Amino acid sequence: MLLSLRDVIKTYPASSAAVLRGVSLDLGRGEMLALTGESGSGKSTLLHLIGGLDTADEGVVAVDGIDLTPLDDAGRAAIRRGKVGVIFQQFNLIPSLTVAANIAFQARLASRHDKERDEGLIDRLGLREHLHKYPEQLSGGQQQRVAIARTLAPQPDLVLADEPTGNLDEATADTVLTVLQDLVAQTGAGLILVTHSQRLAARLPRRLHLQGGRLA
Ligand SMILES: Nc1ncnc2c1ncn2[C@@H]1O[C@H](COP(=O)(O)OP(=O)(O)OP(=O)(O)O)[C@@H](O)[C@H]1O
Repeated sequence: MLLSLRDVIKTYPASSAAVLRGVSLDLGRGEMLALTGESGSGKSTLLHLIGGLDTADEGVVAVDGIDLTPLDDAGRAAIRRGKVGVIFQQFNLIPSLTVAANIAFQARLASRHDKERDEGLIDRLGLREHLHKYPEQLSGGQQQRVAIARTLAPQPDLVLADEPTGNLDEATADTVLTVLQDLVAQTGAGLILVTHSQRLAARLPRRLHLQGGRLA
């Protein structure tokens, strides 16, 4: 199983109530899942645990059969670098690097850089004419396409997208999600898309809702 969560519990030190109160989930390769839930329901928290950016208090978070919970920061970072790619609402591009350098950045860090794969992503995402520009010279939709290329360049097994189209207008959001879905489908990776939009969630084959700290 690509991703396996078992009875995951997470409480933040500052708060008394648990945000996640026993979350279990299996996701296979090639599966695409939309995750919805009200603001504050814990969607980002769950993605952070899956991406190894934070740890669960109890339960199992296993990526490709490796439980992240007992690992230290370096161990979790090593797993994330190779297997898990994250796309954020805010794009998080590096302002001092060109589009081309942004796209190659994470793949180089993970020693998984492949020029041919970059070229394919650049063409598929319509970024060729922008390669030598800097992020601030691009529109929001263009910046998010760069962020998608950067995340997919190392060919992750699991792609986590946290409101990736939240800053885009409806038409641009639709286009960006279509390209993301096509590209993920081509690589056979798994996808978890967090979204507030029922319209976008409906486009994915599997949907789960986070409420009261549990998935339904
Ligand atoms: N680092 C933190 N320290 C303390 N509390 C936190 C932290 N991060 C999140 N929380 C709290 O945990 C709860 C869940 O937050 P989270 O960001 O996971 O929700 P969300 O469903 O992603 O919300 P949104 O849709 O608004 O992005 C919220 O009550 C939030 O205030």
